[in-house]
Amino acid sequence: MATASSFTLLIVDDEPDLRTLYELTLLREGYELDTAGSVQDALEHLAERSYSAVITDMRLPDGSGLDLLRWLEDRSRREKTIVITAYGSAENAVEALKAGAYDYLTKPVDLKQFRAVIASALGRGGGAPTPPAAGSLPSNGGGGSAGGNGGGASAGGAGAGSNGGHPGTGGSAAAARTAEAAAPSRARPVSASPASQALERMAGQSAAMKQVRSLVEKVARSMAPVLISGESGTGKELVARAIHAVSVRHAQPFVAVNCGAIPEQLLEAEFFGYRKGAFTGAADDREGFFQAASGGTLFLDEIGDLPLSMQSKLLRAIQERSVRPVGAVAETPVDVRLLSATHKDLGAEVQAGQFRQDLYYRLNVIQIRVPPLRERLEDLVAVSERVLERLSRDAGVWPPPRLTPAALAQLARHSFPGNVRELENLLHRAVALSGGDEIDADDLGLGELDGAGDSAPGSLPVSPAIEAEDVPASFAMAREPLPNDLAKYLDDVERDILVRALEQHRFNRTAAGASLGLSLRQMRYRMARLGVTAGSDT
Ligand SMILES: Nc1ncnc2c1ncn2[C@@H]1O[C@H](COP(=O)(O)OP(=O)(O)OP(=O)(O)O)[C@@H](O)[C@H]1O
Repeated sequence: MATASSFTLLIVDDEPDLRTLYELTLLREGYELDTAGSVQDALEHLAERSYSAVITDMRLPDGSGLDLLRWLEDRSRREKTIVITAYGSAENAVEALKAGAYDYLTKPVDLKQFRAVIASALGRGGGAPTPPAAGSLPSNGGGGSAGGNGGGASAGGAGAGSNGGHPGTGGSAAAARTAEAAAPSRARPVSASPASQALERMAGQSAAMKQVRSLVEKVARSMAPVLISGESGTGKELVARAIHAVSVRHAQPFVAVNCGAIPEQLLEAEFFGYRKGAFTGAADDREGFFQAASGGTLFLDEIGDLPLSMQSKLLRAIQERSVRPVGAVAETPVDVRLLSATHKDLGAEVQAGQFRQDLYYRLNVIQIRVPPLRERLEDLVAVSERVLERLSRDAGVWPPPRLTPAALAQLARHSFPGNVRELENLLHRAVALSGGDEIDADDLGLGELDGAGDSAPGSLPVSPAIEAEDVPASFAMAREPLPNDLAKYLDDVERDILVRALEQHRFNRTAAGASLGLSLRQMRYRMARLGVTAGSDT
């Protein structure tokens, strides 16, 4: 196991007093270090040897910390870089992150935070030191590929957003954290690291997908917030999970939150936690998403659905790197990497006054756009195969069925408004209907769907699979005895209606909700409450 002395750091600051302060702080932690007072001085050290991390002031007498960053980037060096910026210079911090810095600190530097950020950069965050990942090898180690294949632990997962429960009713973020279902494929080698497995999960060899994967590897090396944009069902969460799995934080929790599924009045308590007695029903202290993701990654899905009141609280948490649980007097520091996703045009939301510009600026340091499936139809075969493998594995059946050429041609003609999630649902149904080694065009049930046109909400037939399953018998009989549990009965009715509407609209939640007179937000909340999933992933 790597100890602090296995890591060598380079400190770059022109103020001798600050240099000494940083030096003493880090020597006490057990690190080995060199110091430099200028860009030139630092470059001489860097030319001579490699370091685990470089901690540099932004403003130096003969240049800037960015010069060092660019020098390291140009040479594909693996040093993690932490830049120290003047207080209030958010632009500098963002510029540093874009240039490849792992993280930044603002002056005056809080020494506790200073130690924590360095530990995090070296993959030693979250208390117990962990063996260094390839991107943060001790300085004398061999040259691992950047952001490459980290150690063996697999990322934790969380269904926090799909929970949406009241804080007092046990919807705890911590309790919602679950081990990721990492069932190894029986056909494929199981020796691949969690990082490469996570990258492989994003099937497709189109130029667009290759670029997404290469961006994932690149951004995984830093703490820079990433905004993942793309239509519903394109694979945004898959991208977020891959960034986490490739990062030095991979052994710490990954907490996914669906911002659109949480009622507005519960947002603060869900995000920041609360103290016992903070409100009626708060029987115990409870941690929020930020605390649950401590040391790891917090993925804010559908960030565009966050109401303005919560946006300002989130911005404050990001700026201060600390949160105040509801009912608490003091703030608690948090070490969380933020990833967010949206299917909306957030820039337009900013223009329309629906999204805070300053928060947009903070979250959108790096953007990854996941293209819709119709823009990368060359990926159709690979994605379908990957999905069929997963479905077969889940069902304990091997080998997975193959798509006939006619079925593939049928799929290629479809526009997939619901993207990969829609493809998954189609294939799920087709596997059930075909029951054999092959899926033919007829099994896809696309003929009548495409014949009806993609944009004809309400005109699509209900699939036989849904008609046959899950419909409470009570609905069919008008003279059914009165229910003895009205709430449950009504929930069953509502669940059935939601499922049917979703099915009719090919799992497009917006269209299904609209057909029932519900907004997307209401639809999501109801789906979360009743445990209705819009696909096989949630
Ligand atoms: N390239 C891909 N290869 C294989 N499976 C994929 C790919 N992209 C997405 N999927 C699968 O499609 C489903 C939808 O993906 P995901 O949940 O990541 O989409 P999303 O964009 O986050 O959706 P939403 O906007 O509705 O939250 C998941 O089951 C995911 O595993």
